[in-house]
Amino acid sequence: MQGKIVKGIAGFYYVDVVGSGVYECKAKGGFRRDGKKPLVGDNVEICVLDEDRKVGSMTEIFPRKNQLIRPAAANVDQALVVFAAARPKPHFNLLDRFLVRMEREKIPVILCFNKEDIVTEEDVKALEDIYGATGYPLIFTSAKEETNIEILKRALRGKTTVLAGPSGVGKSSLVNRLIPEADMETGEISRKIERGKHTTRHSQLFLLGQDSYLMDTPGFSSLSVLDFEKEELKAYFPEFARWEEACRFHGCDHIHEPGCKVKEKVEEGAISPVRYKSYQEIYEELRGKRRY
Ligand SMILES: Nc1nc2c(ncn2[C@@H]2O[C@H](COP(=O)(O)OP(=O)(O)OP(=O)(O)O)[C@@H](O)[C@H]2O)c(=O)[nH]1
Ligand SMILES: [Zn+2]
Repeated sequence: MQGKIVKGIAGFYYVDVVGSGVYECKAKGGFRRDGKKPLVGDNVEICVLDEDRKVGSMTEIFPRKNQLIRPAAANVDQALVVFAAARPKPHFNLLDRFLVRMEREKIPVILCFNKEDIVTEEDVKALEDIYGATGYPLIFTSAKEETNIEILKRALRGKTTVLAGPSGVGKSSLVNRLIPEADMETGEISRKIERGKHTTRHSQLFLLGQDSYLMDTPGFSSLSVLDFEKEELKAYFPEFARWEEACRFHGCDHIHEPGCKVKEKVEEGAISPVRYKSYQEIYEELRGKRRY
């Protein structure tokens, strides 16, 4: 049977087989020999050893579409980056750091601002002004009042999505809204895999519906140090990359160079000063990290 690894702990892998449930599996020795370590998100072949106890053995890992290093996961289609529109107020530097990491891993982003119920239309407009030019799909939700949950569900359908966002923005509340009540099996698996304080050390996939998974991971929820050459940074701000050709100097870093089109666009308001500020801050941080 074919399934997907939804969780791995201490040599055991939990493999979800659509229509049959979750099997606890060990990998057969053969894997280790070719150095292929099973990852959450892997599509695998299993043979069932005990149907009643839901125990199996993993015999093959199918080729991966992609592979994330931190957190370790395979076959991730997209990222859902969740921040609160307010309470806590969005920390733009942190948010932009998440976006940079996703760009770097080449993972398409959906940007979600939750707690839409406690902000004004002007607040929503202000966030749209900052992130509209990035091109990321923007969804404003309220887990509390169930606003735009259907739109979010549609955006996740048929995909494996990694969930990212700081504490307190409503990730758990959204996940609860996304799990279909009617689908007992789905609800059961999701409950078994319980999201919460003690589960934060391992990446795991929640089944949202047929072929739709949400990956909850500790690795994407905290402020992390970015470690790459500062010249790379500009490529990870999509709305900057668009103007790059128009800068006077080839390879312009959009910092102090004269004739910089990106800075001009910031002044005109086509690029948000909030985004540009994050860029400057991250750039400075990367500059400080000299490697010898
Ligand atoms: N007003 C409002 N409050 C919300 C909404 N969603 C969540 N909350 C509240 O925000 C607080 C945090 O929600 P959680 O769902 O626990 O947030 P989280 O992102 O999972 O937080 P961690 O588990 O710490 O990562 C709770 O008190 C929720 O009731 C919303 O859409 N509107
Ligand atoms: Zn420039």
